[in-house]
Amino acid sequence: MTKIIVGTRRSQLALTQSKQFTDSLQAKFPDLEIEFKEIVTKGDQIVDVQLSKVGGKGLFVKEIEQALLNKEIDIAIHSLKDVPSVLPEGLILGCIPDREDPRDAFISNNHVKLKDLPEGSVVGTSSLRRGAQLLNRYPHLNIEWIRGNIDTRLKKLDNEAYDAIILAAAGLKRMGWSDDTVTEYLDDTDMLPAIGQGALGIECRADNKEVLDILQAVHNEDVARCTAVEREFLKRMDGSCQVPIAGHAVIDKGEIYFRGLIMSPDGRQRYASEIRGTEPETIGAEAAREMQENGAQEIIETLNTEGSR
Ligand SMILES: NCc1[nH]cc(CCC(=O)O)c1CC(=O)O
Repeated sequence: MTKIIVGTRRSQLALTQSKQFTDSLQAKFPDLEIEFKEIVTKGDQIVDVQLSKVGGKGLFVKEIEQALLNKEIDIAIHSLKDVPSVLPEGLILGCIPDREDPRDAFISNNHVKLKDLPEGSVVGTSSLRRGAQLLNRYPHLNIEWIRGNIDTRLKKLDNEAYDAIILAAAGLKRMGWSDDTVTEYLDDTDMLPAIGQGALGIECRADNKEVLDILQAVHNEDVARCTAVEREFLKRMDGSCQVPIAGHAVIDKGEIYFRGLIMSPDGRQRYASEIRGTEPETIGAEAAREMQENGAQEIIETLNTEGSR
């Protein structure tokens, strides 16, 4: 194989992380020619609506997957958290590279910590998951929806439309913006991350042996196992975008340790699960089963019917 065509979104973050990934590939294969193809997705076009209201999974990936199926590109580089838990027939995640920081980053005016925000402070977030977890622990805060690329959101904070915002640490770190910006990083007990947050998913055609061989050189099996647990949990919970769902797996003492969370959007109902094990699919499925037994399914069913109205 002499040349590989790479599909990516054209946001600043997508281009930056794609370049960082292909640089790591180029380091292993100095003679490989790498060509980029930028693809605009539906999620990039709709910028004024809360994403969970737009509905449909894979808003940031569908057009790129179509380009893979059409053989216009050889690999697609996605933020794993944007990739639905079920892939189209014929496509697979050929490689999961090293994971960036999976945590959420809290950024406030005057660097006030989250726990010190006064009553009525306005926190901007784009995600039901962050909103629900905030309201559960800090019911005195006001959540307002914010959208746009990272720099747009940071500007909205500067303009003081919000007292604080929460963004994925990974995006800020990849852009090199984290040091002078972040007030504090929220750990798993403060704010459990989104499924796949901080990881990239490199998607390709399942039968493209040449590409799969190349991708092996930059694959991280530990990250692949952890994100497989998270994605199995997501799949089993049948999380539509209407459901606040979180999950994070780490390797701990040679085992996988997973925490999952399902909440109502107002943060009042909260179902959590913690599981250890060695087999990713089993852990994800077990966490989902435990939560369903405890009643989490009720939240999902309510939200799914409301969502279709
Ligand atoms: N929701 C959009 C999105 N998809 C991926 C990232 C960057 C972080 C990552 O790669 O997990 C972001 C931005 C954010 O949530 O702040």
